[in-house]
Amino acid sequence: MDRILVLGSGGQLGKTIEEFSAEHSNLKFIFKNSKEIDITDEKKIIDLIATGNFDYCVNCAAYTNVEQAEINPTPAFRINADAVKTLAIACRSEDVSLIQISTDYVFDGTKGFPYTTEDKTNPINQYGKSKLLGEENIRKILPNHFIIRTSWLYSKKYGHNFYRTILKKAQEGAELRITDEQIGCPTNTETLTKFILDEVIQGNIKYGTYHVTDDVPMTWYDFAKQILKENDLSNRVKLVLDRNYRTFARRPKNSVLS
Ligand SMILES: NC(=O)C1=CN([C@@H]2O[C@H](COP(=O)(O)OP(=O)(O)OC[C@H]3O[C@@H](n4cnc5c(N)ncnc54)[C@H](OP(=O)(O)O)[C@@H]3O)[C@@H](O)[C@H]2O)C=CC1
Ligand SMILES: Cc1cn([C@H]2C[C@H](O)[C@@H](COP(=O)(O)OP(=O)(O)O[C@H]3O[C@@H](C)C(=O)[C@@H](O)[C@H]3O)O2)c(=O)[nH]c1=O
Repeated sequence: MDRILVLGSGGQLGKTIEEFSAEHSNLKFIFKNSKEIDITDEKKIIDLIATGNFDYCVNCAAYTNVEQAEINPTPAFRINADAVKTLAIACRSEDVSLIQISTDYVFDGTKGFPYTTEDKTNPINQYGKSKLLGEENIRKILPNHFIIRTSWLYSKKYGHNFYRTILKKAQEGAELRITDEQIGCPTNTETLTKFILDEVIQGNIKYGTYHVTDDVPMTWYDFAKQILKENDLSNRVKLVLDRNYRTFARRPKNSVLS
């Protein structure tokens, strides 16, 4: 029975994997949230991987606050790049396959049409830079890896994400001011979870880099409109297109992945 370690299991993706793991009685899952294992604790990571007899490690742990990373990049680099390097070293020693999640924000968004896994990366914010360094660390150290880039990840049930933020604001009756300055593909954590559990861990695909999204490009404004519609709130909430929505971090204009 394959043993699968899931790190960062308290986040939206980790919780979705935990929910779906119940459908896979042929696999043994070991979930560790940030309180149980801090992935920047080198010794604990090395000990855990050395003693766990794992076949796969799914790293859902990450620093995901794009705005805060721009103000202070240090924790983002520690978690998204340095800790990932340690994880790759530990996985190499124990012959564990590492499944790392990465992001559309490794691209600069200027290509104008969907990015393939062959395209040149060029992140324009600190979060994207830290995630790209994480990818590069893995490629240098550990051949047995799956790097899965996704975009605009959301869960309707768990965690902090655009879907839940917009829904909460709408339910509170707030006016929504949303930008249409970026295009990307919102991706439900359930889609990514199914790819990880049904394709990667079932051994259907080779090691390498993959792009996984829900494949419907839109702006954040379109996405907000869709969220309101799905929740029967379109007629009750004022949705305003805001081309001057201010953020610290630059974001890629068009980061659609193919
Ligand atoms: N959210 C998105 O839109 C996208 C996310 N991704 C990537 O997908 C992956 C999953 O992201 P998602 O589930 O959305 O992220 P979340 O922010 O929902 O979850 C990340 C989890 O990582 C944990 N974590 C943070 N620092 C550490 C640490 N030092 N040690 C252990 N755990 C830690 C957090 O715990 P705590 O809350 O306690 O800090 C949190 O539970 C990440 O790699 C992310 O970069 C890719 C594209 C889009
Ligand atoms: C909440 C809000 C955001 N926005 C804008 C800000 C920004 O340009 C865009 C999205 O805002 P957010 O802060 O929710 O999303 P952001 O942090 O940019 O989301 C990113 O997260 C990381 C982790 C990823 O890897 C990316 O794929 C992507 O999902 O919408 C509005 O225009 N109005 C609003 O009310």
